[in-house]
Amino acid sequence: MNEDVSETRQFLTKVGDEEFYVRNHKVGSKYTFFDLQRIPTKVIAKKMFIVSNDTKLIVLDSVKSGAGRTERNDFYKIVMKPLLDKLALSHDLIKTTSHDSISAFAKSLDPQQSYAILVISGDTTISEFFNSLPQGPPRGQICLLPLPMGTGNAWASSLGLDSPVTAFHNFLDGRCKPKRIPLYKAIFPNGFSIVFFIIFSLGFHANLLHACEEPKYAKMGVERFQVAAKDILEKYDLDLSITAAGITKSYAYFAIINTPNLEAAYKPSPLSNALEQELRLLGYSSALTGSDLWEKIMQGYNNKAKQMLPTNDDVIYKSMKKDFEVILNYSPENSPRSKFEICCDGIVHNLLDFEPPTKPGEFYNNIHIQFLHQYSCFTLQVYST
Ligand SMILES: Nc1ncnc2c1ncn2[C@@H]1O[C@H](COP(=O)(O)OP(=O)(O)OP(=O)(O)O)[C@@H](O)[C@H]1O
Repeated sequence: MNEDVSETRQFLTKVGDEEFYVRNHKVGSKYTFFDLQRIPTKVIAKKMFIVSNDTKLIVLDSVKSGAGRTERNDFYKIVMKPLLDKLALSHDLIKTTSHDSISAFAKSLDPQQSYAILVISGDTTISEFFNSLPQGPPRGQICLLPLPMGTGNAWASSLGLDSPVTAFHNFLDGRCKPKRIPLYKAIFPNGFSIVFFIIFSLGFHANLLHACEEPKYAKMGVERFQVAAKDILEKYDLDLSITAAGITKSYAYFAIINTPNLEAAYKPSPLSNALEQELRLLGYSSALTGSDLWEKIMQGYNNKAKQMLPTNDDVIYKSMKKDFEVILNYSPENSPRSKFEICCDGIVHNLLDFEPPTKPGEFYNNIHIQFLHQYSCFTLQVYST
């Protein structure tokens, strides 16, 4: 399958007597180059900023996100640094050097300090950041701006940020306001917990993400999702009896979603709003045939914003606004390990790894989903228009 190739030129901002445009080239969701263009103008622009003097400005570049950084697609060096310097906006640049860099950075933040953090990354980086923040009574504030340079970029696209240029443009033109970030926690039987902000899933979606990590699929291009999906529909046990928020059903696809989009063009939960503390259960019944299930899943590419999904016995689409339990009505004795696979914001886990020490035949089947009204020693916000 060929990936879309596109080249665009976007207005970035006006500073002083110059207008700035960014030309970029993309293959699929990955940027191959940026080029900053300056055009002299007679109208002198004034700038208004939303970063106050007592807020520390940081650019965090997760350099392995998306296609990874090269000389030609280094968004910070090519686009951000010249503008931040011209505006005399002093800032620190943090570039990741290892898989632990994001976590170490989050842990190093001073709870007394307020930060504006411009994050060049995809979703996993932001998930790692949230999950590593220091805990305690809230004091400082963190306001994030996601500059989408990852693969999926579910969060940024759900916030209306279709490119890093759009996000930086909104920021430079003072068009953003800090808004509270809705966060949720999945608490497992052994007490281990994961904070999530996009999706928690079991069944087909979790199986697909897990399968795509296998070497035989990982080495394929974007077609790996199609090939792996076909294998899962044909070979996996997709009959998961789950009780969630009081409803018991047998699901092939079970997802609890906070954002409308999971990719820029894929909107499986059109009624979700990334800025509202509300989860939606999107479930497709195991009674559907493989082709009907696939059609429902692919419908996410055609859904329109704020559209209600048609529901019936085979399609559940339900809003949830308070804590609830997810209970698996099957046990490891009579079910394959794949029925316990869980995806939290694109990262795959297995419920069987989160069991407390058990006696033979004993199984804890309960996951508590908590709405977080306060999390970490920071007030967490996102710059949004
Ligand atoms: N220098 C590095 N060395 C090793 N790992 C890195 C480095 N920099 C970043 N990473 C890791 O790479 C991953 C990048 O994930 P990120 O979500 O930002 O991009 P993505 O996976 O392409 O996008 P998405 O999650 O939106 O599909 C994170 O796990 C991050 O910790």
